[in-house]
Amino acid sequence: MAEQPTRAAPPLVLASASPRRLDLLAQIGRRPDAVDPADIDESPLAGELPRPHAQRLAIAKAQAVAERWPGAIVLAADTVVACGRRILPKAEDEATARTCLALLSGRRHRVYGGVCLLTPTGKQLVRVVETAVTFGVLSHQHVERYIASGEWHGKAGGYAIQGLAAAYIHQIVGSYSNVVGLPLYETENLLFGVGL
Ligand SMILES: Cc1cn([C@H]2C[C@H](O)[C@@H](COP(=O)(O)OP(=O)(O)OP(=O)(O)O)O2)c(=O)[nH]c1=O
Repeated sequence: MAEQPTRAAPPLVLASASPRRLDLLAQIGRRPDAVDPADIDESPLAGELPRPHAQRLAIAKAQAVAERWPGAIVLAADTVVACGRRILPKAEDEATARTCLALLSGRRHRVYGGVCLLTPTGKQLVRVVETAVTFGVLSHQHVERYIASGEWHGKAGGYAIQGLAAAYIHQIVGSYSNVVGLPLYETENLLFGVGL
């Protein structure tokens, strides 16, 4: 019997500017063929809740990049830190980071990770993963030390669990990688599901 020609899998494009997402993919042995960040407006819509916000942005990032890569599989994600219904901002300055830390201190909050995979045939696969994170009460010294570290910069909710902030986190329930930026179990399932 004639051998079937093996068809090459479509290239995988990671639609992200986050070095964390690239590192997380590498951790599970996945190397995208290209990295092409999406440049979209990430502000929440009026009254938008955290979970639909994470889902909408993951889809929007994937769609924006897919337009530039016909024939590729595009992976995008979005991480949203939420205190109840309130979406915390990405901390770009000290004042914002301080506000976030004050809100998180001694409380449980949720991290929603939206993941979207778009295939060349137009299939859109989406997951939103939820992780509960509880901070201990932050002393004035801890807040000052953390602000001085600069680790909050560019992070949703003003902290990064993969760094110093781990010392202040009392409990996490759910996916750790989701908090860092990409839920690896769900991402692997999506990639495997489309034949990668
Ligand atoms: C809560 C938390 C967030 N983060 C980071 C992950 C994301 O980079 C960032 C959330 O912002 P995102 O908008 O999800 O991602 P991004 O703008 O950095 O990258 P892109 O949109 O191009 O993919 O916060 C951590 O690194 N550790 C944490 O513990």
